[in-house]
Amino acid sequence: MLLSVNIDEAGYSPDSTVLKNIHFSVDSGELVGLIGPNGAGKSSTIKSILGIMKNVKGDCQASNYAYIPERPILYEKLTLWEHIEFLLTTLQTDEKLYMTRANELLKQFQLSEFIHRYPESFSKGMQQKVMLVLAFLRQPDLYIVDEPFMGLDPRAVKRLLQSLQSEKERGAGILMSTHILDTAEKICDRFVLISNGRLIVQGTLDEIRERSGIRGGSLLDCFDVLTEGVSDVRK
Ligand SMILES: Nc1ncnc2c1ncn2[C@@H]1O[C@H](COP(=O)(O)OP(=O)(O)OP(=O)(O)O)[C@@H](O)[C@H]1O
Repeated sequence: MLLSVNIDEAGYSPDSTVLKNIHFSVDSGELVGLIGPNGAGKSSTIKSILGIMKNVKGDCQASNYAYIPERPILYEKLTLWEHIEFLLTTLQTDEKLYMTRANELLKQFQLSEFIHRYPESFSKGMQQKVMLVLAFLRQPDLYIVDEPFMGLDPRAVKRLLQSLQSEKERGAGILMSTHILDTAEKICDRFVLISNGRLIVQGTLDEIRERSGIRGGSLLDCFDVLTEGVSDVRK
């Protein structure tokens, strides 16, 4: 198991709960979609996994991971290529192979011509692509990806989906939060549905359809049925 999430309760302060009883795992070679409407608790779940949520009752175990945040985080004073060189200094890897892979990824994500520029001056989509390139270069056991589709053009989305697929085939596990349900439905092996800070259901699309009683329904249809009347954990 690459990720084991056991959150009994979590909140931004000791007296406010935003998550309750969130328990799930991610195995090698699987892409798990963390799904839920705005404010459901997806980012809070990810923060709990990353250890940056202060008030967590429970325990999350993650193997060597790359985190791709919703908003790109880049170094102001480094060019794109310097980001790549800097990452290399933190890894024990074959430099030649690494540089070859870096150039391939930069080409795939249409960034080759910008390597000597500062990502700070890039568009949001380009910055997001830099984050993806840096994560895929590392080839970690686990990817934790927060809302990756925002701001990406269709070609970049396609490249992202291809890269996720090949990383899965390599044996990586992926936890991906999104509310782009039609894409999630196509690519995720399993889903964890969160609403109002609670885990509503988890399983494959077929299992979720069965639980919601909508045969052949879309993830959105199932989600609507399953989240109806769920009380809020916040107090
Ligand atoms: N920094 C914070 N301080 C206090 N409360 C927060 C903070 N960030 C989020 N919350 C609250 O935690 C709850 C869950 O929010 P969270 O950001 O985890 O939702 P989300 O599912 O990621 O939503 P979205 O899809 O809009 O990104 C919300 O009630 C939100 O108001």
